[in-house]
Order: sequence, then C-alpha cells, then structure tokens
Amino acid sequence: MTPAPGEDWSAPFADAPIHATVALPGSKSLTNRHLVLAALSTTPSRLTGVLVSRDTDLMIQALTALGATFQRVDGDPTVLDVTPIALAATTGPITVESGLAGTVMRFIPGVAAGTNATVLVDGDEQSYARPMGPVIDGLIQAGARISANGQDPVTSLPLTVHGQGTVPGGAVGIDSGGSSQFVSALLLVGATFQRGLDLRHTGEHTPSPEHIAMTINVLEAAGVRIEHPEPNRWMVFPGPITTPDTAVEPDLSNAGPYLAAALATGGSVTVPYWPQETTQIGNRWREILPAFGATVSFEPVAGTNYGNLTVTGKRDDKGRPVITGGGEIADLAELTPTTAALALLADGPTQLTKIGHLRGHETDRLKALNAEAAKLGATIEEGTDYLAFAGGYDLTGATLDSYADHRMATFGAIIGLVVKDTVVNDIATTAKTMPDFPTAWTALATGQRDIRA
Ligand SMILES: O=C(O)C1=C[C@@H](OP(=O)(O)O)[C@@H](O)[C@H](O)C1
Ligand SMILES: C=C(OP(=O)(O)O)C(=O)O
Repeated sequence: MTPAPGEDWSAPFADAPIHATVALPGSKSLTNRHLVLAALSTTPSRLTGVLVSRDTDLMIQALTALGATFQRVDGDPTVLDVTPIALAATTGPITVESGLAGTVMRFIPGVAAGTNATVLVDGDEQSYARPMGPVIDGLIQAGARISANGQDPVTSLPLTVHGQGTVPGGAVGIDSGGSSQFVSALLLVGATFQRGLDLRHTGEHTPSPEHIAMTINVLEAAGVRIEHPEPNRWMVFPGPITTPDTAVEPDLSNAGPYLAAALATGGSVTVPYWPQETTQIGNRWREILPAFGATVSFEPVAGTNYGNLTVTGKRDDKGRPVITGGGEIADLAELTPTTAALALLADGPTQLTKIGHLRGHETDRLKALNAEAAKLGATIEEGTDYLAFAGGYDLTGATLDSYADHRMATFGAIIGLVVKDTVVNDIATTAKTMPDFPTAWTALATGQRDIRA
C-alpha cells in the first residue's frame, strides 16, 4: 500500500538478485514541454504517453487556468486532446500553483505574460527557496511586467505577472548558471514575442545542456525557427507554433533507480521503449552505469526509434554483487541522487562534480546527500559544487529524510534494497514525477518480473 504523505516507509529489502522488465511512464521534462507548446500552438494536437504525476498535473492545471483545454481520450489520462489558449482572450485574476515543480514555476510566467490576465504564480513554501531571478529578469527585459510583493528585483515565488496581451521581445541577457530552465523557459515562449527573442547566457557554466537541447528539439518539431549561432546564444524567430501529434518518450531519468537496482543486487533490469535517439539526460545511464561495473546492452526494435535497454550488474565468484567506484563524473544534474546511492554502495571512489546548482533543486541536494550518507554511517566530502565518496563503506540501516524531494526518496529506496532496516520518510513525495513508485518498487524488490512503473 502507498503510505500517506509524510509517513515512514520500510524500504523493501531484496533477498535475491532482481531480474525484471520495467515499463516506464512518460518523461516529466518532455511532457511539460509538450503541454506548454500544445497550449501555445495555433492548431489542436493529441499527446500520447503523457506522464501522470504531480508536476504534470500542476502544468495541466496551470495551462487550463490560462485558457487551454485538455480532453482525455477514452478516459485515459495519458492521452490528451489539447485545444490551445487564445492568449489575448485570457483575462481576469488567475492563480497558478506550481507546487515544487521547476518546470511549472519557470515555464508558466512567460505564457502568462502574453495573456491579458493578472496571474499570481505561487507554489509550496519550499519552492520559495528555488531561484527565479534570471528567468523573471529575462522576461522583463523582453517587455513583460512582473512584480512580487516588496521584491526588487524579483528573485522568488510568489510573484504576479501583469499580462499585456503581447510581449515585445528582442535582445535578452541572463546568467543561467543556476538552472538550464531559465534558458528553456524563455526559448519556449520566444516565438510568441512580437520580435522573437535573441537570448544570451552571460555567465560561465550552463547546467543540464541536455535539457536545453531538448527544448530546441521540441520547438523545432513544432515548426519554430530557432538558431544557435554561437555558444551561449539562441535566436527564436517570431511565428506560429504548430505542435504536431506527439508520443512522449519514457522517462529515462526515472529509469535510473530501477537500473541501479540491477547493480545493487547483481541482477538485470530491462527497460523497453528506450529511444535510440533522444535529448534526455537519462540516456547517460548507458555510460554512467558501466563506470560502476555494469554491462549495458541495447537491442533495437527494427523500424522504430525504440529498443530494449538491459543493465546487468556485476557479481564476484561467490555470486555477490560488486559495484566498482565510478571515478569522476561531471554534470549529472538530476541523475545525481541515484548515482550517489551507487557511489555509497561501491567498493571504490567516486567524485560527482559540477553539481553546485543542485543546491537550488527541490532541496539543497549536496547537503541532503551528505546528511543522509552520515545517517547510514558513511563520511563523504561535500564541496561547494561536488561530492566525493571514498567507497568501501559499511552501511547500516537508518531512517532517511526525503526533504520533499522525489529523488532523495528514491535514493533511500535504492539503499534499502541492500541495507536492511532502511526506512524512508515521505516516500509519497515520489508522486512529483512518478504515478505510484512504492507499489512498483515493492513489486520489483519482491521478485515480480513484469513491472509497470
Ligand atoms: O527543463 C527541465 O525539464 C529540467 C531541467 C534540469 O534543471 P536544472 O538545469 O536546474 O538542473 C533538470 O535538473 C530538471 O529536473 C528538469
Ligand atoms: C530538479 C528536478 O526537478 P524540477 O523540474 O522541479 O527542477 C528533478 O526532477 O530532479
């Protein structure tokens, strides 16, 4: 049974190697991009494989409040017929709840700016700590009006967008070092601006470049002309968005905990419908997991963009699982908590670098991972923008906090597979991006071979 929010959950212990096929629901990042573009399109469209989760529900509610309609086909919440927003016809005071969803809090203000409504964008209290400054500054540079009680400049939720029916657009410069979502948010709406958008990132490092590539990819598929003439500069030309009917790829980031289960137990996990070509950062599991000793194989399905990805864990001559240290791995962004679980179970060192911006994710993930590792009996090194694991730890069960962070919750679940008496507080927070993680995970841990995550 799925525990209620805030409850403790005894993470299931796997007493045998896991061998399973795990079918994953749609990608959060792709679902929320396709929802936005379908709502901004000049033509109706159908989305299939839509993720059903808190973050995607919040996006649907936000876009519905702004004037789009989402009709389930045959009552199926993963298949939606979308009628776009007539932006200038949207009026009235509107409140949008973004929960703790970065995609909602960063993507929605730009949509709201093109309406004629006053739109309050709020979120969970914890969301007030997530950085918003550069995306709001970028929209203001493009001519939008946005305010927040007493904040000058506007740097966090809650905030109010004073829609003027149109956004002039033009040249915009922001530092997107805190999140790739600042760039993505502006690119997604750039074609709706009168003069389009000429966006420059003025800082040094842009995190999660895969997510920016994903944004460009979905925009191009929706007929938007976008150019990337030099590093850190993107030009979006004004014009209609024509979102095609789209099938959402499975969530490769959320494949991570299931694939990690193969390594942790010395078993094997297959994920069907793994895209051969994709912009998802989760495709990096194919190189990350071998660094920890796994074997990864891919069997393409002829005539499709899909295949079966199988990860097999390593075992020693007594059949016990072996996880080798991963070495240095950079820029893992949202893959960090799962990889950190493997680094704690590994017998050698791992360094996860260029992850400083994760301090502005659902929680400060560097601090949280350090604190939870300590509860398990492991000392790790927390730098400003890295975590270093010595490996070879002797872990003992503990009650781990989730910090309202779905990926901290799944971190605890991975550890619990092999460390007895691991308890995860608030496993229900996985609903942020997964329909029912506790049920699927328990089925996996207890030997079921056909899992629908
Ligand atoms: O645009 C997106 O869908 C996302 C971008 C990334 O954000 P950051 O660049 O802040 O890491 C990623 O970590 C997040 O989970 C989803
Ligand atoms: C950082 C994440 O989410 P968000 O989209 O809320 O930024 C994440 O899913 O790991």
